[in-house]
This record gives sequence, C-alpha cells and structure tokens, in this order.
Amino acid sequence: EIKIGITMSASGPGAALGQPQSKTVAALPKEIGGEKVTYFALDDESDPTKAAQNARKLLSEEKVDVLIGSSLTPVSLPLIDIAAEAKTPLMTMAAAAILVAPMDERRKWVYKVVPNDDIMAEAIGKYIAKTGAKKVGYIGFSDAYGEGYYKVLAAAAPKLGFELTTHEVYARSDASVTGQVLKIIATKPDAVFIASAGTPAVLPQKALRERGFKGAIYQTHGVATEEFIKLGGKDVEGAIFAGEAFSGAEDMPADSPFRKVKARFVDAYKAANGGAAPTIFGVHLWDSMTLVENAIPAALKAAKPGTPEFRAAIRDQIEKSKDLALNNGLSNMTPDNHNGYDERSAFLIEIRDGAFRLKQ
Ligand SMILES: O=C(O)C(=O)c1ccccc1
Repeated sequence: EIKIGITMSASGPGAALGQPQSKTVAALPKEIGGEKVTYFALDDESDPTKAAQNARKLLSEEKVDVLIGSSLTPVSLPLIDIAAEAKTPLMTMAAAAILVAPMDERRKWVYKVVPNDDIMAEAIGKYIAKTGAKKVGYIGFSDAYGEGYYKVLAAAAPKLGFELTTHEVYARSDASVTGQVLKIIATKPDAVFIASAGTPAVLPQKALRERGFKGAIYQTHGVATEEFIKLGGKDVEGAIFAGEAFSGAEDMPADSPFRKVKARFVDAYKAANGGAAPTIFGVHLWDSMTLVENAIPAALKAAKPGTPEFRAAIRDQIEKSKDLALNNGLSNMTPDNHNGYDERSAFLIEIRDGAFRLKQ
C-alpha cells in the first residue's frame, strides 16, 4: 500500500484554490503499479501553522510516502523543512519560485507543478511592452506570492521598456483596497498589474473600474477559476494573464498533447463529482500525482512502500521526468530545477465573454 498525505487550503482566503483540490482527491488513481494507493486529505484553513501541524501528523501518524501541499505559497513555505527533515518528497501546489529555488539540501525534496513566477512574469511583461504601455501600476498580495511577482516584474520592466509606478500591497483577507487604488490612479498609469489569486483578486480590479480606470488590467494565473469570473462579472472582462496550458487547451490545435491530458483529468474529475467541471487549481493536485505516478514503478523496483528507501527512490525518479505533458505545461525536471518549465509553458489567456480564452 502506498500512502499519500495531502494538506490544502479548503477554507479561509485560499478556499477558491483549495476547494477544487479537495474535490479532486476522489478522482486520483486508486492503484498504481499494482499497489493500492490511499490518500489522507486535510484542510489547513489557509493557515501556515495549521499546514505544518497537518504535515507532521501525516508523517508521524499515517507514515505517508509522499506529502502534497499546500495550495498557497505562504502556507507551503513551512512544509519545506518538515519534508526535508523527514526525507519525504513534497509536491507543493503553490506558485512562487522561492519554494523550489535556489536549489539546496532542503529543496532537494520539493517539487512544484505550477510554472514559476519568473516564466509567467516574463511572458506577460513582453505582452505589456508590445501594447506600448510605458507606465504600469502594481498592486499585489503582501505575502511571498505577491512579492515573488513584484520582484521578477520589477527586474524585467526596465529591460522591456516600461516602469512600475507603484508597489502597493494588500492581504488576502482584506475587505477594501480603496487607498491603494487611489494611489495607483494618481500615478496615471497606462495599465495596472495585479499579483493576486482566488476570489480576493477581484477586489482591486473592481475598485479600479469603479474609480473610473479605463486602462488594461493584467492579472496572474492565480485568477483562473470560474469563481473569479462569477464574482468579478463585467469588471474582470478583458483581463489578461499568463496562464497554464489547461486554461487555453480548448483553443489549441486538435493534436496538442495538452488537450489529451486535459481530457483525461476532466473525465476523471467529472466522474468523481457528479458531472461538475474542474478548475485549474484541481489540476495542481492531479499533475502532482501524475509526476508521482510516473515515478512509482521504478521506485517499487528499488524498495517497499513505507520505507525511507522508497521515499528517496520516488524523489530520485521524479527528478528524471522528461518531456512530460502536464496540464500545467511541458515538464522537464533536473537536479537543479524542480519546476521544470520554460517559456513554452506560459500561455496568454484573456477573459472574453465570461470565459478563459487563449489569446492568439
Ligand atoms: O502560490 C500562491 O500563493 C497562490 O496564490 C497561487 C497562485 C497561482 C497558482 C497556484 C497558487
């Protein structure tokens, strides 16, 4: 029997990310390489302390072979040390590059299926430059997700020929961003970039439109859920972001490998959820398990589940993943790069007529 422990943010400000992950658990493979697979899934309430408790519990009580979690960058950060200490592979479902870079003894145990913020920021930054925008306002989360984006975007902007006019921040649980939005508008930007995720990403975009801002608004892959569109309505129409293959798959050529992997996930998810369609955040759990699934047959040849050798073998095997089409992109892991993507995995997505569409 193989045991997989999952901690995710099914409640709290990260619920738009964690809920679809929670609903994905029932769709995951129940047998791999002839071994039964058991999943232990816990809610960390978007709280880093609770996530750390969950991880310790999964390791000590359930003796899991792999840890998956969590949904958000700040909630995943404390899990790095815990996984490394237990010499157990950790698959984070969060986004920021800091979770897997720079590579060191601890991060050897960590893999991340969401493309790094530097790849995404580069793609959207190039697009912003092409529109001719010179002044771009910035607002983002006051945590490692927002700051990760700010750092890479601020570094890329001068090279691309635009400036960031503000560095405004807010917390995922904040109820208003009026002060920040007024400061942004006062700098008369051509466009605004919002580094945010889940339903809290609607807040600045709505506030900008309500205050009469007419320029382009850019978001990140953190917004790619139906809930964002439902809550944002006409205010989020036209938003553009660099997203994952999954979000634009329907608009890709019929022979694209990303269409096939999407169909496999959508079918499994629907079967487990009474026909309801999945969103991108469920993908992060599914893709994490795809990497683990591919590693298991070779790991089973090396050792028995439940042993330190098995956990180490899974870690070693995932590092060998080559040209693997995931819903998140084309994965090529190496000892130095546990994200495994390049610019081929950043797709420009636009919200058009209330749907996510690949921007051609
Ligand atoms: O990493 C995060 O904190 C986050 O909000 C996010 C955004 C996009 C994809 C996955 C997680």
